[in-house]
Amino acid sequence: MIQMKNVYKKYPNGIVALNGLNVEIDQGEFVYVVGPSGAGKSTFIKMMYREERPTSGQMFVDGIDLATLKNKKVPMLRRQMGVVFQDFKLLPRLNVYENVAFALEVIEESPSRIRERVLDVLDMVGLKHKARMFPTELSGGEAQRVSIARSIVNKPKVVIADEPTGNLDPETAWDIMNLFEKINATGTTILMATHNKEIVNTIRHRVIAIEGGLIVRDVDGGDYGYES
Ligand SMILES: Nc1ncnc2c1ncn2[C@@H]1O[C@H](COP(=O)(O)OP(=O)(O)OP(=O)(O)O)[C@@H](O)[C@H]1O
Repeated sequence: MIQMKNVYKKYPNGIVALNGLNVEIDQGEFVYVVGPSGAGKSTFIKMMYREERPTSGQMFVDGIDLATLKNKKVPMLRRQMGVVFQDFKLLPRLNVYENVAFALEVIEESPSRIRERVLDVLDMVGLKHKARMFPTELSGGEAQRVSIARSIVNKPKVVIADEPTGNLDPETAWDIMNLFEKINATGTTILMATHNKEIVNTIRHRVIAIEGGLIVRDVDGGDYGYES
């Protein structure tokens, strides 16, 4: 599903964020990306949805060559993956329903199909009854549920999440993790950068640890491996 070969990333300011990364992730895997602050986790995640581009090296997501993908094809790539952020990134002027529907409207689905699918995913995340509320009226956990609903509405093969529980209280974070588990159980690949030691050590999955732009550990069912 995801392959990286010798991926090297140097930002324009000279910082080398990834220093020759090699990794292979299969369809259906659930992978945590851990490591100290500044290690390169966000850069690694951003490569996946082509927010950043490798300076050198090769990478493929679902057979698409991201290193050479033309900018005009990036929207097509992003339609095939779901992305979830720490700060939700909901559109403030759209209500819950519209935030989720937006992802389908841009690919010109029919109105009845959009309605059915949006209500389905809102039901899955437990927010069908809040479809008409606006982002400012939601709790952090609810806002993250909406952003997860939006990420899966296109039925992507992979969902990429950068610190999705970072802004949530511990109890809400567990609820959000249960949702990711549910999504993974349908065969969707999940790639999640996180600092949440308790979650990684409890809900066991493959753990990739990045330090200094390199993978220093890659263990199935591994633990968090850092103090916090
Ligand atoms: N847009 C950018 N321009 C220049 N340097 C950057 C940029 N983004 C990140 N960096 C640098 O690249 C390195 C890796 O940053 P990255 O955000 O990938 O780390 P991280 O592991 O996600 O950290 P954190 O856990 O604190 O979010 C850091 O030294 C950072 O300062």
